[in-house]
Amino acid sequence: LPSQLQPHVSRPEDSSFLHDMFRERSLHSLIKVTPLSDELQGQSSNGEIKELLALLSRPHVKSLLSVHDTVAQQNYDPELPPLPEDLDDDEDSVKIIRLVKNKEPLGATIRQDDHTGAILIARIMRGGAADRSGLIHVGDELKEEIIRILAQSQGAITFKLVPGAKEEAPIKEPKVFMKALFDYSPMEDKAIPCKEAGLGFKKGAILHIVSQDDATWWQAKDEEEAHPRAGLIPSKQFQERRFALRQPVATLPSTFRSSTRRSSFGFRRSFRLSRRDKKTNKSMYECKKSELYDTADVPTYEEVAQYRRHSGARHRLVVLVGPTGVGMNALKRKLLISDPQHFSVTIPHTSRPKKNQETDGVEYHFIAKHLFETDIQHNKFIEYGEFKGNYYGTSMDSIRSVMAKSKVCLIDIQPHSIKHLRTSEFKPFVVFIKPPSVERLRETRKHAKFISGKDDKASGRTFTEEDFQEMVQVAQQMETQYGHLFEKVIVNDDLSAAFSELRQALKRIENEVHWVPISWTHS
Ligand SMILES: Nc1ncnc2c1ncn2[C@@H]1O[C@H](COP(=O)(O)OP(=O)(O)OP(=O)(O)O)[C@@H](O)[C@H]1O
Repeated sequence: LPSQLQPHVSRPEDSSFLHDMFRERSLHSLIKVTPLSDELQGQSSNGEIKELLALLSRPHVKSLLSVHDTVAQQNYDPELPPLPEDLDDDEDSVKIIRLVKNKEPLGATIRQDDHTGAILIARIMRGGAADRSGLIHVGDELKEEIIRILAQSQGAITFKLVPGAKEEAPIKEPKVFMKALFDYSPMEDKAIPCKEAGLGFKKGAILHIVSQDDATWWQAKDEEEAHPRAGLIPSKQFQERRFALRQPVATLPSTFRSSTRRSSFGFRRSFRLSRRDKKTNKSMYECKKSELYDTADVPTYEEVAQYRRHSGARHRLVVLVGPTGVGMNALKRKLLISDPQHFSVTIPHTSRPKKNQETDGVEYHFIAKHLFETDIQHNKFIEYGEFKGNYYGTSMDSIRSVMAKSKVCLIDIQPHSIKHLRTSEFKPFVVFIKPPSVERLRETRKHAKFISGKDDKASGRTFTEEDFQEMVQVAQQMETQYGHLFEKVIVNDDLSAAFSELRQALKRIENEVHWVPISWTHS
């Protein structure tokens, strides 16, 4: 071979280099691999040669050799069809993109430029086909009537793009997680730029927000899906804005808790307060601030982070809410009996005189009326009310003192008070106790006493049909207005089943990783 190259190699050092190279043994072995097996065929009597032949004829060795040859010959470039003939040579930068497309959408939305009329890539869905290709960027202009072709075709598609002014820097996926506080269906959303690119979700879903670049449409993945792909969701600002423009939602009327008829027996569950003063028909409940629906709290998204309680750390406060008579006391009682060392309830305050058999700090904290009023002014109570001229209330400090004993504190409050407890100190786990259907209430509560407290046995009576209707209706209203604050909903149909569901849920939040508002994890 060197002699054959002689006419082309003039310098002696080139000639000696080639000579040395072609004498290299490794090169010889490489060249000889294939002819070797042909040579060996003739000498197959020798055992070692037979074994070598068998090895060389194995499919995977053959494949390896074939791959080697393909790579050596640089034979791996795909065969592209000829470039489109109408390519404008004057256009200095046109990208010819060839994508092999499967059933998955391209993962890009387009828009028309208001001035030029050009079709531009509006956004690239994170993790979608276009994003993974790394070839298409926001602002790129589509040069052909490609949209229809893209939507309809599968397999290899070739099209032209004029690159946008600036190429996007590679983006790191932000680790932002939001809990959805409303149900969303892109198919019913008239504003979404592309329904197919939308991501539907239910209240309570945990969404991984992968892009907030666009002020109106975020991109998110549903963390609970097996193969989450980014989809468009309305941004927090946008959702709040359009929510504000809508008709105000039906809010719970301040009279929802009882009728005047109810007032004669409507004793408060936790501290046996009348829900409504029968003379003034005024609600017996006050909370620290206005109980009117706070329009600033438009339920959109809440940023969350994963949280696990360290052993020895304080327990989350367990808050039960629900319509009167649904069974919150019954459930609390069952929890207390099931593990009195673990669960506890608060001791209410009252300004009424202590009875003989009572002990201060056991049934109630007995305090003077003027001191009670001072405490009200200092926002010491999560809820308080007046009954027969005496105050009754649950103080924040009474919750703190239970939590400080490393016990799980159980309270039941009106839903409008929840927001005052939503702090990193209390980390409330809000459970909505929901009544079953009226039919099931009729069956299960046949012999139940509506008012079941020990203080007011005399006022105990069985449920009426009207009580059931109201319980279901109030529950519906509570869910509509405050549903975004409920972390768990338990239907109290069969009491033991509801109890074990509650017990399970409490075990989970005590021991397992779960999502809480991100601000609760910073302290
Ligand atoms: N699943 C159930 N099946 C049958 N009876 C039930 C069930 N749950 C609760 N009850 C009964 O219903 C009555 C009212 O329950 P409970 O006192 O626990 O209600 P509550 O939600 O605490 O109401 P309130 O706010 O008026 O105190 C009680 O007699 C209780 O035993």
